[in-house]
Amino acid sequence: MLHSKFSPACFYPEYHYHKSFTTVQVSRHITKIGYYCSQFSTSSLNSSPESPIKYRWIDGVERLELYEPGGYHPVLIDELLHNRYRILDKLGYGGYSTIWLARDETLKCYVAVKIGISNPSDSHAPAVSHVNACTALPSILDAFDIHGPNGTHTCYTLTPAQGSLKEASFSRLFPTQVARALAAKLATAVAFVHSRGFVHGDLHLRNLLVRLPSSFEELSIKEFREKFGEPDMVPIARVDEKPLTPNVPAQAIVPLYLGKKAQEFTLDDAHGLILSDFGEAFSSATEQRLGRHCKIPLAKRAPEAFFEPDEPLSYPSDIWSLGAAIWEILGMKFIFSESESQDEIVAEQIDNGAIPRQPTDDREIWPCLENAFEEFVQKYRRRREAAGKFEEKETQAILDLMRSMLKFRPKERLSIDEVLNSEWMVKWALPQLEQGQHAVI
Ligand SMILES: Nc1ncnc2c1ncn2[C@@H]1O[C@H](COP(=O)(O)OP(=O)(O)OP(=O)(O)O)[C@@H](O)[C@H]1O
Repeated sequence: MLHSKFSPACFYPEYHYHKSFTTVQVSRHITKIGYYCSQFSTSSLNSSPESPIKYRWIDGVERLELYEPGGYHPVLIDELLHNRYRILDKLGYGGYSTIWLARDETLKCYVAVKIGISNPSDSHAPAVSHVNACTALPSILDAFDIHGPNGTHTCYTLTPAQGSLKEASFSRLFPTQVARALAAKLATAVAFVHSRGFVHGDLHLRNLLVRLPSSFEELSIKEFREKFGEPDMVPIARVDEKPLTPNVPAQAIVPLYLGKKAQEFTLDDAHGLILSDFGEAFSSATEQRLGRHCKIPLAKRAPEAFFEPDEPLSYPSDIWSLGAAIWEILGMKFIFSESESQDEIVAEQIDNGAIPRQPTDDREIWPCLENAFEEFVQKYRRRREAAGKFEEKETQAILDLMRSMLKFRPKERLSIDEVLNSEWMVKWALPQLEQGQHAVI
């Protein structure tokens, strides 16, 4: 059964738009990017022995089988939620929620509404803790419940963001300065979370959002429609061709990406990074999260999550994910191949040096860290001159940091303070983040 992790975020800090963002790209490239929904199986939520209803496949939208009791709420464009939030378009979805752009008719501003699956039996919610402001964490503006054919859904409103770094970086590279600043901003956000006693537990590029420019807020609804178009709707049909039940909407909506492409990112965008989705976060001191409960996609999981499934996870697993996320920010490609089996992923971790063992069989060998950086990061950067590449000294510092973050044994990994004090952070990444600081409010 699916455990809902949709629950109040652990953090309620404030954050603000920054001033100097210029262009906003209009693109629905979600179908090419392909959201992963690896947390849930292809089966429905219902424990009913009857086979679940199947729908015709629609590229780039949430799993339609989850429109059933316990699952997603069928949302209509133009629907008014909580007597206040007018739905304009869809921004995204995850295994536990759909996220919508709405107009707050009371405050006359745009909001993102996160509508959770309805799963009343949920007992997996993380502890809620109030912590101080950090500019890189999302703020929850409002919370309410809605009732529908699939049950009661908890909803939160958040400041809408451009989209995730994953969407921005699809087949593209961040300029080196931006990549450094993004890595530094992310590390400071993780340091903040760890300093408050929390493990994020779900660190990857899809959970890294970027603030929208203040100019977005100035758009009237008419201007918004002119700029971004009407929602991209695709009729839903059942495989058995029977009529739809009220549990599922008549139309699926392909999410709208409000953001820029990676190569268009500026240092100001890097300052606008938001570490989002605290649904898996837990307090390391008071809660136990075992390796087997890790929801991060297999290829991105720290090795202890599958080698020691009965041991509690802690800060080091965030450090592993942070190392992998920084690598992906620098090179656009995840450090390990993403669609392999667990054995193949472990083999890659061995080959690149995370696990200290020499391969003995005749299987294909994954390159060591140096070669992987050359092959998967620098080569592409050289091909796209505008993106810039990393010089030798910096490359060495990056690789040293990666090696110390991607240590096989969790205890041997750097702490987040050590990450922030590493040579690469101190000499290259943090100074780059500071450059552009003046432009952010
Ligand atoms: N405030 C926001 N503004 C714009 N888009 C957002 C916002 N929050 C979330 N999204 C989009 O929705 C996607 C899913 O959001 P989120 O990860 O919070 O959902 P979830 O159900 O908790 O997902 P998961 O299954 O990944 O844990 C994000 O990757 C992003 O593209």
